[in-house]
Amino acid sequence: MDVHIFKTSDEAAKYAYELIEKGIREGQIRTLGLATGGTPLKLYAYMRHAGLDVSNVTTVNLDEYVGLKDTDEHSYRYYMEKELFSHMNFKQSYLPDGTAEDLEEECARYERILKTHPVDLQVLGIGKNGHIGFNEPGTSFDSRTHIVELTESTREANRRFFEREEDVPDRALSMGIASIMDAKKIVLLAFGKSKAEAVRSMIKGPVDEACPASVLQMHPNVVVVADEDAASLLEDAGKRHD
Ligand SMILES: N[C@@H]1[C@@H](O)[C@H](O)[C@@H](COP(=O)(O)O)O[C@@H]1O
Repeated sequence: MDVHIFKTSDEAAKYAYELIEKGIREGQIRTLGLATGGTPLKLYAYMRHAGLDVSNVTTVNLDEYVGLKDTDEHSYRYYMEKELFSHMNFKQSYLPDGTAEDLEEECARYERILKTHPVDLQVLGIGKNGHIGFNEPGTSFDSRTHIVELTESTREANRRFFEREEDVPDRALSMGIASIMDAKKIVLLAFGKSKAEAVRSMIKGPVDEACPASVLQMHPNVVVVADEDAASLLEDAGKRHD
């Protein structure tokens, strides 16, 4: 893994933005994989202010809550429209549909979309427990898009986006670990002290389903972009940009 460490999350997000901008400008990124959560917000701010022409670029998102409509401000579709899609001219943008009547069929449909649009670059965040997408610890490394029962720790971590605890959905649809590993390149962003342990396990720990992100050690083209806090347990690993 190619690890880059920056003093601030803002500098880190700018670095990730520059990688993506170059890939789009040079035509290497035809399908861009996107993530949600707090971490990519600065990256998306850089992207929407840059006036990039993305009319040839398709996007696919990692995951979506079950049961929330597009118009629900807590849905990932709503988040993506607000942060990115309404500001940019992407060719088309896909997310799993968490309101589909047949969720199993929706997962199969999403896998067909991923087959038609192989991901050139996937943006990832990381959960405190090492999850990627919504693939919780214990998820098979062979998993494809599937229905996920969210753990209490993930529901708690996402609680801040909802008014009441009982409003946090308990299920989601998520690209599986094998689906994520199909991406040609992966850029994982990690900011803040609360991610330091997960980042350490991802990079230094054993490749084990107990830490879903550790699978990335097996991927040939991963760039980890972290701030100093998230990288604080890495000791000498990584290139520092001071
Ligand atoms: N499904 C998302 C992930 O895609 C995200 O990477 C992670 C970290 O979120 P945050 O960036 O807000 O810390 O949590 C959520 O559960």
